[in-house]
Order: sequence, then C-alpha cells, then structure tokens
Amino acid sequence: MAPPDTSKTTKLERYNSYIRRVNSTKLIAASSKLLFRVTLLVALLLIFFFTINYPPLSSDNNTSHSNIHTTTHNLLSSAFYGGGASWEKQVRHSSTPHRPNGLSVLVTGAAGFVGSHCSLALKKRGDGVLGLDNFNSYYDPSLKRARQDLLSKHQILIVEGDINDDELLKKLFDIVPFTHILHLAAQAGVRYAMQNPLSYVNSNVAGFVNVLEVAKAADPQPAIVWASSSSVYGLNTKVPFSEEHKTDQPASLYAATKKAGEAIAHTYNHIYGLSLTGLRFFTVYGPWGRPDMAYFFFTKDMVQGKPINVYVTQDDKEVARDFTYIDDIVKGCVGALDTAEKSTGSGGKKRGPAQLRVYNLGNTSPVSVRKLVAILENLLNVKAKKNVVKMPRNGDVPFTHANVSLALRDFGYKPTTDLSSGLRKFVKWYASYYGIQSRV
Ligand SMILES: O=C(O)[C@H]1O[C@H](OP(=O)(O)OP(=O)(O)OC[C@H]2O[C@@H](n3ccc(=O)[nH]c3=O)[C@H](O)[C@@H]2O)[C@H](O)[C@@H](O)[C@H]1O
Repeated sequence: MAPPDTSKTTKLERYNSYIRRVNSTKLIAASSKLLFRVTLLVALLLIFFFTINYPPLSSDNNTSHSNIHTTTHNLLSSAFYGGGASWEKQVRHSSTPHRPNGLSVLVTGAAGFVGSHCSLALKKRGDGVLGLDNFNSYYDPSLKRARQDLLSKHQILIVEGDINDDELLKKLFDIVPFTHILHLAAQAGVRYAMQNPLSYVNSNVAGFVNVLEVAKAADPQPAIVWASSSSVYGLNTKVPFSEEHKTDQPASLYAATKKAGEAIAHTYNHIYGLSLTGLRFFTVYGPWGRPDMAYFFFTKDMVQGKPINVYVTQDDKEVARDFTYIDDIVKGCVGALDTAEKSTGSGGKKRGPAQLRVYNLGNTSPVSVRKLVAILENLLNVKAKKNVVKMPRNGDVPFTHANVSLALRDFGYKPTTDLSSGLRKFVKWYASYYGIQSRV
C-alpha cells in the first residue's frame, strides 16, 4: 500500500512553526524594547532622587505627630526645592529686596500664624524674604500649606526644613547674606507642654541655639529679632507687666523655654556681638490664626454646637488676657527689625558691644474669657454651651496685661485694634476659609 501523501500536512506544519517562530521573535523584540524603556525610566528616576544636591529634609520637631499628608508633601517639596542652580536661584530671588536699602530677612516659622503675616508685610514694602518652616503637625498642616500658597503668590519662597538642621541653615547663609533673621519658629502653646515637653526643648532651646550658632558664624552677622512670650511673666502679680519686672517664676515649660531663650540671647550677644531683640507677644489672634488657641477652637466648637470650657480661677475669679491683634503685632515686628542695629562680630568673634533688647508687644487692655465668648456669640449669632470650670493646673496663668511704653518709645508701637473689631475680622476670615455662614 502506498504511504499516505503527507506532503501537504508537513508543509502546513512547517508553515505554522515558521509563523510561531516569527511571532515569538517579534514578542521578544517587543518585550526587550519595553524592558529597555522601563529600565531607562527607573534609572532616570533614581538619578533624579539620589544625585541632585537637595538640602536635607527637615527632621520634624514633632516627629511623633507626623502624618501621611506631611510626608507626601515633604517628598514633593524636596523634589521641587531640590537644591542645585535653579533652587538657589529661587532662594536668591525670594531674598532680594526690591527697594533701596531694603532688608533681606530670613523668616523662620514663615508658614506659621505670625510668620506668614510678617513675611507678607515685609515683602509688600519691598524687602527680600525667605521663609523656613518644617510644616510639623502640631496643628493642621493644611492650614500651613494654605499660608504657604498665599505667600508664594507674593513671590515668597518657603524652604521646607528644620531650624535644628545646621547644614541647611549654613547653606542658606552661603547663598544669601541675610541682613536680618526674624526668628518665629517655635513650639507654641502653654498647655501642650505637659503632653510633649521635649518638643519645647527641641525647638525653643536647641533650635534657637542652632540658629544663633549659624548667625554668629555668618559673615556679615545678621541682626536677630525673635519671639519670646508674655508667659515669661508667669506668676508675676504686678500690673501692667513691665520689662523691668522679674520673670523668674514661669508657670509652664513653654514659659520656661522662652525665658531660657532670653538668657541664651544674652549669652550670644555678650560673647559674639550678635544684635538681639526679643519680643514678648501677648496672646496674638486674628485671621489665619492658630487652631490650638482658645478664640479659634471656641469659634469652631460654637459653630458645631459643641460645649466649651470657660476657665475661672480657683477662687472663682475671671481669667483674662491682653489679647493682641495680629496687625498690631506685625507693626511691632517690623518696627523692631527697622530699629535693630547691626551685629558687631565677625569670624565668630565679638568686635564691640552689640544691641540687646526685650519688648512687650501687647494690647494694654485685658479682656476676660467670658467677654471673649460673648463677643463670639454675637458675631456668630449662636449661644455658646458654656461649662464654667476651674482653670486646670496645667501652666495657664490667671491674667496678662502689657505695659508697652518701651516699644512705643523705641519704635512707635501703638496697638489700635480692640478685641471686638479684631474678632470680627477673624470671624469673617474663618467663615470664608471654612465656608460657613456667619453674621459678619
Ligand atoms: O501670650 C503668650 O505668650 C501665649 O499666648 C497664648 O497662650 P494663652 O494666652 O494661654 O492663649 P489661649 O490658649 O488661647 O488661652 C486664652 C485664654 O483662654 C482660656 N481658656 C483656654 C482653653 C479653654 O478650654 N478654656 C479657656 O478658658 C485660657 O485660660 C486663657 O485665659 C499662646 O497660645 C501661647 O503660645 C503664647 O504665645
């Protein structure tokens, strides 16, 4: 029997096998191309992240409070403020004054309440401003980011970094010969010091010393204006509080670290000839304020129908504060900067006596917390659910009252905003920022 004709099947099989080979070669070629492209992309990304000369990221003052939001933003910002020529150009551009004899100011804590207001005021009159902030999450960092956005609209760059990062600070001074530092970065809040005491030491003592170390070594040395606090008066009972009064009874760790700052300022002035001005702020409030402060969270709770605690003293007396409106404080800061004399040291050595000053910046008319709540009730058109409770022993003092005659004499400081007018502006801002209805 003749063998079956397999020539057709064999041809078909050979053809099919040929097609399979061609397809697999194409597939390999395509896969190699894809692999090559992916490798190239990964390599480029690695080069971008690891070889650019970016300033070290902040070690968050309150690392225990870091959150995903901050971490994500850190990465984005480090990429954006990534060092190198373009980053340095931005730093220089932000710090360059745009008026004759304008100042060039490094503002620490520029994304903070007072820092953002002062940065804007300085920039608007033609000074150069560079911000530095670690965007920690002591309170909602998104508010700090919103302030940062506002500043960037006015060509103010905020470098994301920590005052404890001396390499970063030195780098900034290598790029810009700052004439002044407005040092406002700090761990604020009186009551929180019982929860996180070391954050106060880290920012208000170690961080401040780090700033002074870099300033003392800079050439030229800048003049420094920095935030002390009304809380240094502690248990002082003489009123109104004057700079001549003793401040050796701090009632909170916050106050103690600010008092330590004043002593440290004396030392750096004495040894290195740094010009130093400490400003004792009295309960500053206003638009873009700090959510950890009573006027701010009272507003929030009252709007949400939640109860608030109104403190009274142990013997049922009213607790009162010399609440000071932010615009008045800004005028005080700018006045202090304008009248700050040059530091006298160079090469890390003192060459002559330098200016050392401390001023109260208050409103000179204390208002009780009960009255504060009444004003808010009227502005928000809501009745507060008040729990009147005895002030816990957590660092609070019963009252504050500033004598500001020294600041008036030396740079014309004269507060002009009373609590009702200031809170009206705050509530207006609060309503628009958080999108709520209010009477104002
Ligand atoms: O001048 C300063 O150097 C400090 O000012 C601010 O501290 P304080 O004056 O304590 O402000 P703030 O907390 O708003 O309490 C206001 C009033 O509300 C009372 N208070 C507070 C909380 C509460 O639940 N109930 C209440 O009655 C409370 O007893 C007080 O009488 C800054 O936070 C601080 O960082 C620092 O800068």
